[in-house]
Amino acid sequence: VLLNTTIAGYEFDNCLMNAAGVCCYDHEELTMVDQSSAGTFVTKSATKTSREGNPLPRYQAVPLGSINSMGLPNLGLDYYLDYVRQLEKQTKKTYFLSMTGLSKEETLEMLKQVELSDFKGMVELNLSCPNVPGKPQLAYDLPTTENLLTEVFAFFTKPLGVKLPPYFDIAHFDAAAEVYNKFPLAFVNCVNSIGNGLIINDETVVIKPKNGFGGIGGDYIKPTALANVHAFYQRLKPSIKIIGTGGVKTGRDVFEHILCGASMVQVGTALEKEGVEIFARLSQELTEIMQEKGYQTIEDFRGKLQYLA
Ligand SMILES: O=C(O)c1[nH]c(=O)[nH]c(=O)c1Cl
Repeated sequence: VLLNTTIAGYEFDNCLMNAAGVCCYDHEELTMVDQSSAGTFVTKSATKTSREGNPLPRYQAVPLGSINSMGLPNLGLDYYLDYVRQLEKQTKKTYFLSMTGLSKEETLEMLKQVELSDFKGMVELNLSCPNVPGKPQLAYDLPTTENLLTEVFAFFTKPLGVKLPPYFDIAHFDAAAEVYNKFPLAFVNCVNSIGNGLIINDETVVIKPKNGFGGIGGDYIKPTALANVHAFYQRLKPSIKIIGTGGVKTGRDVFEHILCGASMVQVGTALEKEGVEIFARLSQELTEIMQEKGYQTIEDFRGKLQYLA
């Protein structure tokens, strides 16, 4: 049984990796993922310059998942770009660089910098951060998203995918897929946290920013994540691969994301709780499921979700 996968012609020896925002803030965390069983890593979404992010407490784990309103704390694009370029000199692995500008100009400026660099990995353009006060999740505004992607692909030639928020309406799946199908995207990553949830302890919110409103991850969001993975798998041209993110904590969850069409599966909340050894456990559990079912590679069952007649 092999757990390798391919996106935009780039091979990964394992179809598991971290989700942006988790275990990817600095060299230390990125090295932990890089040296784990994960096939690669994605960096914390970078802005042009480093950011403190929102006031603490801004993350809270709970039995069924997590809530966060981090507010894009990161060490700035140069930090992550320099680190990944240095790693690329030592290995042939393909890494993901996540980024999001707080304006169209900032996004284009960062992508121009990446385009001019000798970075050899993939960009995950985050169109779905729910936690910057005053900044809506871009991918819920399809005309603006289409405009941005048009300007991006006017000059950007390296592999680039987008991190999407969950959509909840079939009409939105249709309209969003119509936009994304217009562009040479390497992938879409479904889903980011479900924005602006609220978790209460006794009579009080559990995080400080935004009166306790934050992105929800974990068990709460797996059905939504699987639906988004499958909806875009059904609608997007085959050249745009799907990365599945949301609610993964067992090999069975990984199996389901792949069954829905995912070519790569990211782990967020469960990675935050368990640490990087989760990648070995998930790989083992997925391997056992595949052996049981007689699947040799993930292509034997990717996207093969059965419907009821
Ligand atoms: O608050 C954050 O930093 C954050 N939190 C999320 O749950 N998703 C994101 O894309 C981002 Cl950028």
